[in-house]
Amino acid sequence: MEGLVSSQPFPSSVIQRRLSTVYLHRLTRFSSCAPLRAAQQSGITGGSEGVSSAVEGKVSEQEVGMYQDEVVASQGIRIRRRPLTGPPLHYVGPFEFRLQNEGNTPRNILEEIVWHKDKEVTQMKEKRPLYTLKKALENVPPPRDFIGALRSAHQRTGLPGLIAEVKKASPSRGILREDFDPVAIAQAYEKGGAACLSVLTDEKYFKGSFENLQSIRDAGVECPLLCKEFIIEAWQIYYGRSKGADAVLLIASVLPDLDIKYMIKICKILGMATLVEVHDEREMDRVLAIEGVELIGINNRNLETFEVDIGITKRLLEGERGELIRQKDILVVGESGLFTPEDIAFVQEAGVKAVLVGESLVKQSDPGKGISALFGRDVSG
Ligand SMILES: O=C(O)c1ccccc1NCC(=O)[C@H](O)[C@H](O)COP(=O)(O)O
Repeated sequence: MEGLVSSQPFPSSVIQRRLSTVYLHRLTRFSSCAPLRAAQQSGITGGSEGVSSAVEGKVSEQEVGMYQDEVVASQGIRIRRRPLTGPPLHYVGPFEFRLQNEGNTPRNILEEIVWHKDKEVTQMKEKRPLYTLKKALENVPPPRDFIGALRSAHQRTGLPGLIAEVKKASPSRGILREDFDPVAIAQAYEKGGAACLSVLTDEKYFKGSFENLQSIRDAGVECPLLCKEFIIEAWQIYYGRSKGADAVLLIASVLPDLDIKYMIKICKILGMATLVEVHDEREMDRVLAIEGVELIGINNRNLETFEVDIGITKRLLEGERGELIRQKDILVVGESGLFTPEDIAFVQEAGVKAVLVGESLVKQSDPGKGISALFGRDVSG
């Protein structure tokens, strides 16, 4: 039972054994850190170009001495990767009950999604081990230039380059569109002047799929595609690429710095772009300190509470942060809650050169025409 402690005193030899076990446990937990685990699984360990050697060189001594959870906490990450404890079992006659407690109950929707993703990815990996994905990549057309497409759309129109989202549903809004044809929506977005597309692949919470991603690519849509997924393991990046993704989303409130660094390296090896998403100053500062970040998304939606405030984009681009972003030539994407030409003008004034828009476009009877309404003019051609 929870909170029950034995009052039995331990002889010193037993205490010694228990301490060793704790120490081993610490090491095991640290080595279960996603980059190291995935590097082992993907076989890209060693060699001067190897990812693990790049990662190893960057792990600070301070981090090595910490629990993975401590590293995560030191970076202000509140989302736990998986439940802390298995729920305690209680039996009443033949029935088995599991009691909920703080450790095994998600604190918010983002944490619930991440816990579900952890189980889902474990099952998916069993069916498609990394070596089969790598083999499949040999037959996938090379990735398209996601960031280049956004920059050239911005130069061509003088407006932020558009990443239009193929989004059927969301936890905050429910079903956005009943007659959902992902390929027709993607084609309408492309015709309407979208520079890139974002395709939600999560099934349980967004009613998306990797099949949607692949069908859009196979239908001949030329816009580069963002795999809009909750990435927690490198395996998902390879899987997204095998389905035609040109870019992936990395969420700073979910991933520790070390995972972000490692995943950026994987993406570079695969020729893919990474959209690293932040929502507050602390996340922005963490991400600005990571080498190789070229594209940052500021999500105006708090993924823990669903609150949307487009003022977040302005706040995070003010002062020294905005200056550093310009110096580093990082392209910033304003994400979520954008509905009108005034909203677009507001985030452009704040400093974004691209926007990511879902709801306000996907709900239009012609999502392509919705783009002209959103920007206040025709941005196609
Ligand atoms: O949209 C949600 O309800 C949501 C909930 C939990 C995690 C992520 C969520 N959305 C992902 C996104 O940020 C948006 O799909 C994207 O930025 C487009 O937003 P919008 O234009 O407001 O549909």
